[in-house]
Parts: sequence; structure tokens; C-alpha cells
Amino acid sequence: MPADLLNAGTVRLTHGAASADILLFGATVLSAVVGADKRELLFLSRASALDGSAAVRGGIPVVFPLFGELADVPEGAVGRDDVKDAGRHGFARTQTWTLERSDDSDSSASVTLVLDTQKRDDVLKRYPFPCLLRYTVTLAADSLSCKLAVQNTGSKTMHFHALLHNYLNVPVAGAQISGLNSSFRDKVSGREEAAASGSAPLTMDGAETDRVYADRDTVEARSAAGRGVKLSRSADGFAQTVLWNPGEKGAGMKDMHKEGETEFVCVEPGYVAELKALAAGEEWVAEQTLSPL
Ligand SMILES: O=P(O)(O)OC[C@H]1O[C@@H](O)[C@H](O)[C@@H](O)[C@@H]1O
Repeated sequence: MPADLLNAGTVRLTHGAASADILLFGATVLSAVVGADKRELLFLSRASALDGSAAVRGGIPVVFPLFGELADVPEGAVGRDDVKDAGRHGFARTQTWTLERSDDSDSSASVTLVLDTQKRDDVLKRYPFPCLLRYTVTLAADSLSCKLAVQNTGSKTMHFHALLHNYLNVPVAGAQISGLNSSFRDKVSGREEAAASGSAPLTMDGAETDRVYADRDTVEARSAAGRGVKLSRSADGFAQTVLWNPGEKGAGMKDMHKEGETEFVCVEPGYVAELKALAAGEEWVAEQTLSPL
């Protein structure tokens, strides 16, 4: 079977030797093992709750309709009021999604999960804009793709951020990140930083890093040992890239196993520089593909 319901809460996709686990809670991809050498692309904290009591620390949480905190959105920004009660990183990562369908072909296996907020009174109280989120995860021999579609099923324009919070299985010390060459907003210092000259890879040093880049093309993250993960995009929706690692703050995170923060780099495609406006009846689509390097 290409898609098995392992228990009430987790779907396992398999395609040849490749496999991926997706938790219905948050539609969180927990694991993606691909390639001839069966490489795990994702980091998952061993201290993370997986029982629906909290967002998962690792894998690929889905961030929607607010990235970060309301305080990160400038006063007066268009659509700010729409997301005022959405909560940190929004509700999508803490709602249980519904399994809609699974598909199998010669080249891949996929599963589609949906979250229909019209059916969630608790969500509508926090974000009074009925919408249908459809998330398709496709596993191929050498890649994992995640496609997020947001359909405005209400009668007024809605505003949102959306982001896939990839915890890449790339040890942070000495990791080289290429493809992030634009200006960026540094959330640690609160400053806007100019683009670096040239296109040399950025080297991570393990210090806290939290940056929103304007880059929207392919990004590669390689460990000091040279292996890593490539992130590419095939639909237009994701217009920025976030680079995050908590550095020493990781030690204070209850859901992080000891020194877990040294084992990953988050490279997150998103639409987060402003709130996306989506008119009634319209759909917005974004897609990423992760593959081993
Ligand atoms: O701890 P959370 O809510 O999962 O957020 C983790 C991080 O997620 C990143 O995407 C943000 O840029 C950071 O600011 C944030 O700290």
C-alpha cells in the first residue's frame, strides 16, 4: 500500500525504498527517507510531543495564517486585524487535518490532507475567514514535495501568512547555505540588512540565527561534511525564505532533546513579508520540493 494509516494519527507513505510519515495533527511531515542511501531529510526532536498537545518540534510544521507573533506585524499593515487572534505561527500546526485521498503512480505516492475552517468553530473564533486548506505531500524515490493550496470559501477578502517550517537534518556548526543572497530582516537584531556582495555561501556558526530573506529561488543547505538538502519551489506562492536556528536558546526549549539544536537548520519557504490578500472564491498555491545533496 502506498499510504497506510499507521494508527489513528499518522499516515505512512511508501514508494520503493522511500518512506514518509505525516501526522494528521498539524499535517506535520515527521520524517522523509529518500534516495539510494535512504537519507532522512528532516530533524525531529526526541522530546517533542506527538500526541496533539503541542505543535511538533521538528519535521515540517505548517504555519498559517500568521508567521511569528502579531507584534511582528507592523501597526497599520494591511490585513493585520484579520490575524490578531490567530496565535503564534497560527492554528494550522495545531489542528487535526482530515485525510482526503491518497494516490499511487509509477513515479510517486501521495496523500492529500484538508483543513476546512468552516467546520471548526474554535478556529473561526480566532480567524473569522472561512477557508479550505489542502496539503498534498508527494514522495518520489529521491524527493519529497509539499503543496499547500488555500481557498477563500468565505464572502470577504482574507489576509494571511503561510510558511513551511522545514527542520532540515543538517548539523548547524559550519553548515553552508547557498541561495540566500538578498537583503534580509534580522529578527534577532531587529535590523534590515543589505545584501552581501557576491553569491558565496553563508556559513552557520551555531549562534542564534533568525532571518527573513527576499530570496525565492533554490536554496541548498550542506553540513560541514558536505551532505545536505536542496529546497526548490515549483509554484509561485512562496516569496521569501526564513533561515532559523535557536543557537543557545535551544537548551531552554522544553521540547528540544539535549543539544538537539545543533542537529538542524531551518530553511523555510514562505509568504511572510506582508499579509497576502485573497479575495472571496480565489485560491493561492505554493509548493516546495526537498531532495538530498
Ligand atoms: O518555537 P516556535 O513557535 O516553533 O518558533 C520557532 C521559530 O520559528 C521561526 O520560523 C521564526 O523565524 C522564529 O522567530 C521562531 O522562534
